[in-house]
Amino acid sequence: MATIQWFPGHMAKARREIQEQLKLVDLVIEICDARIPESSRNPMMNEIVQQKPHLLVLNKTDLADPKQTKAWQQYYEAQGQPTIVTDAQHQNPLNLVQQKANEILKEKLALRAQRGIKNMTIRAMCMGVPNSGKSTFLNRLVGKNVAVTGNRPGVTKNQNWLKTKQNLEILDTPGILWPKFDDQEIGVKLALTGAIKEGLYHEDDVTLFALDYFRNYYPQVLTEKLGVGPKQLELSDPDLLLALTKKFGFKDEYERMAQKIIFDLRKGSLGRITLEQAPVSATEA
Ligand SMILES: Nc1nc2c(ncn2[C@@H]2O[C@H](COP(=O)(O)OP(=O)(O)OP(=O)(O)O)[C@@H](O)[C@H]2O)c(=O)[nH]1
Repeated sequence: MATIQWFPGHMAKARREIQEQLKLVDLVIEICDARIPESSRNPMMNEIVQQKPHLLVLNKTDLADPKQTKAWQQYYEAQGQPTIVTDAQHQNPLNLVQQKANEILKEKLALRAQRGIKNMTIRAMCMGVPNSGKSTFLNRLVGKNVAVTGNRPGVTKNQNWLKTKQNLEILDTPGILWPKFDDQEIGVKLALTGAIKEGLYHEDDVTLFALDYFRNYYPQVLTEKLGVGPKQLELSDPDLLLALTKKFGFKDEYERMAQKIIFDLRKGSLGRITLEQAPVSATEA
């Protein structure tokens, strides 16, 4: 996981580098975390990508709520943003990407064919915020582990094309973009999913957010996974954390209980949870 600190100079440099890379590709593949689709997208994505065809990937769907993943996909598609869903840890998304890329680039490919150009190779680059799964996704597409360095500030790179088994070639350096860290709640969600380095956030604050979120959207996590009884459900979030601390044998060391909840949430043992709900219009569709 990246440990970059994003300063204005770094952001400007990343943006410049990505804009250079964009000139080389037909398609941008933006990877985000399906558990926090909005919070794991760069705020200036559309501005950075501009007119370049753009495929959005909701990754890590094995950890996300399937209903929400579907609703988010519908929401983005309805906005005209081609979107696929995948779990690059366990699946190879190559066919899905190729199919969608062919659709997105239909006119460009038809034009090439008209001009008698035989080469139908689509050149693409991956980009996304840290921890969204860019390296995992890229390695899956190319079917091997390539050393991915990313365009971290200060790292010089040569452009190399990685071949896939389809008509798709991928730039070997994914673009790393900064997340929307100016909003506190976004920071909390990024921390809960493991996108922020330990020590840079307060585990208890992050856990209190999670308890409140479970209460509102996934009460079964409290009742079934954490064994919270009806009386304890009436407690305030801090008191609930203390009650759970005792229940799990951590005495009054609530930090340990907080760490356990964060750890269990990240590895999926509290169930498949999406930490931001798709807009209602998408869920009703
Ligand atoms: N469960 C699950 N884990 C995933 C998936 N994709 C990636 N991961 C895990 O998420 C973490 C981050 O994945 P990376 O591929 O390193 O992400 P990245 O975007 O390249 O990260 P940076 O190098 O920080 O920019 C790793 O621990 C991966 O194993 C997925 O689809 N499902």
